[in-house]
Amino acid sequence: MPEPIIFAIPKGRILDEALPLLARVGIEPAADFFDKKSRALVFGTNQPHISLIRVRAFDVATFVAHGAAQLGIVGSDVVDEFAYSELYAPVDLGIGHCRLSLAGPEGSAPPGIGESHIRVATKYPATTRRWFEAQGIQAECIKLNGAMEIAPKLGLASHIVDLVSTGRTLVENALAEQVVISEVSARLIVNRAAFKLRSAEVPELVEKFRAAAGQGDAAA
Ligand SMILES: Nc1ncnc2c1ncn2[C@@H]1O[C@H](COP(=O)(O)OP(=O)(O)OP(=O)(O)O)[C@@H](O)[C@H]1O
Ligand SMILES: O=P(O)(O)OC[C@H]1O[C@H](OP(=O)(O)OP(=O)(O)O)[C@H](O)[C@@H]1O
Repeated sequence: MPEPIIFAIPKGRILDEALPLLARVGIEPAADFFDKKSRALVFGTNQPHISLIRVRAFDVATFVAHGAAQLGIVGSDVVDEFAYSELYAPVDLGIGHCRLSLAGPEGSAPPGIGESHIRVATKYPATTRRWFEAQGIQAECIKLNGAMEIAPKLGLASHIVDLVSTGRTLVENALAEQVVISEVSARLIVNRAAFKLRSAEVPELVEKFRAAAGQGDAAA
């Protein structure tokens, strides 16, 4: 028996939308996956050769990039932030839609040309630095793991780069969206080496996800 395929899924917001997609591909997690009291992190599925791990969104990319998991589901925000060369993101799953945006205090102008330096609070320092560099502005990024929206008010940074969906979090913290940096959706990610080494299983799974996401003709 070969080692099981390890499939990494995020435990945050994407999970609810990912489960129906997994079901369309024919993967049903074992009952303990849904047991809120369970502290288990690896779960069997109805497919004897597929196990699930449920980890934090950023860690999905890390597990797959290092080959500890062969496949995973993660937002394009995370794929772009890491830019791991070992990651292949062949399918836009059409779930987890939001956008990564620059925001600043309500009524303020976005940072402009001629401005040489800006301090930005974000969970996405690499993406933020890259984007500001393209605008000719050097961004000093302060890495936060959540609640970015309070940083401008407390003087930690003048702007934030964060995910926006309804826009409610920005409004309730007296901030305004100034520039959309990227549109975000969840992607199927695959370890490049596993795609070749597990050629009997991984490419077929990719095609099933493509079909389940409405992007191909392969039967689910
Ligand atoms: N407001 C939102 N609307 C839609 N999708 C979102 C929103 N916020 C985040 N996402 C998507 O869901 C992914 C995971 O978000 P979430 O913060 O819930 O995950 P998590 O695993 O709890 O992360 P962590 O605990 O490490 O902060 C994001 O990377 C993004 O792709
Ligand atoms: O535009 P909205 O619909 O208000 O959504 C945006 C919020 O959602 C995400 O945070 P999340 O709730 O995942 O919490 P976090 O700050 O812990 O990441 C994001 O970081 C924003 O704070």
